[in-house]
Amino acid sequence: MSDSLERLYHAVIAAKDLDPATSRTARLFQRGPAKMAKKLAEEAIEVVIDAVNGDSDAVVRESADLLYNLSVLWVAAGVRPEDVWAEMDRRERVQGIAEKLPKVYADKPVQKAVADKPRAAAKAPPKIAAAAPEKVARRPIVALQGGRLKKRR
Ligand SMILES: N=c1c2ncn([C@@H]3O[C@H](COP(=O)(O)OP(=O)(O)OP(=O)(O)O)[C@@H](O)[C@H]3O)c2ncn1[C@@H]1O[C@H](COP(=O)(O)O)[C@@H](O)[C@H]1O
Repeated sequence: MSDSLERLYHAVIAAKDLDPATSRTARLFQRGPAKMAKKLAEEAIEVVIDAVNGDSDAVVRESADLLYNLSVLWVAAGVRPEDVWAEMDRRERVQGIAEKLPKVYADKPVQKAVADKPRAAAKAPPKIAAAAPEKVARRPIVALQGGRLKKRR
């Protein structure tokens, strides 16, 4: 999936300066971040509606539109796909550690497992080493160029 999304991301970069009369992407960049955000939100709602209606074919189509509009917004916001993959990998590593709770308690409701856990045998959960601050330097928040997002009337 990430390959397709990365190809789309680069296609959006290639299209953003084309003629808005023939390129939807160029038209979105011409109309600015508020329009991009509105389209992304619209597509998200269309995915939700089709999912609630059980129309999985429509969910597929609208999901592709959603990912396209998300790619447009990423480009406008200066976000790269690899930044998002890195964040997802980081979460997987952290949650992965969190999921490695002692198996012996895995099949019991949490309250019972805690009550049954012999105090002495309780092993402190693995500490998630806090990575050195420079390693987790957050990317600066990049505001979308252009004016503030306007509420839909
Ligand atoms: N992947 C897409 C892509 N997905 C969806 N869309 C457009 O996004 C629209 C989303 O559906 P909507 O019904 O919400 O849009 P609409 O109602 O027609 O438009 P509005 O009237 O709401 O503005 C679709 O109609 C498509 O025109 C896309 N437009 C372009 N791409 C790719 O983006 C790249 C650049 O293409 P151009 O923008 O055409 O230069 C190419 O690789 C394209 O394949």
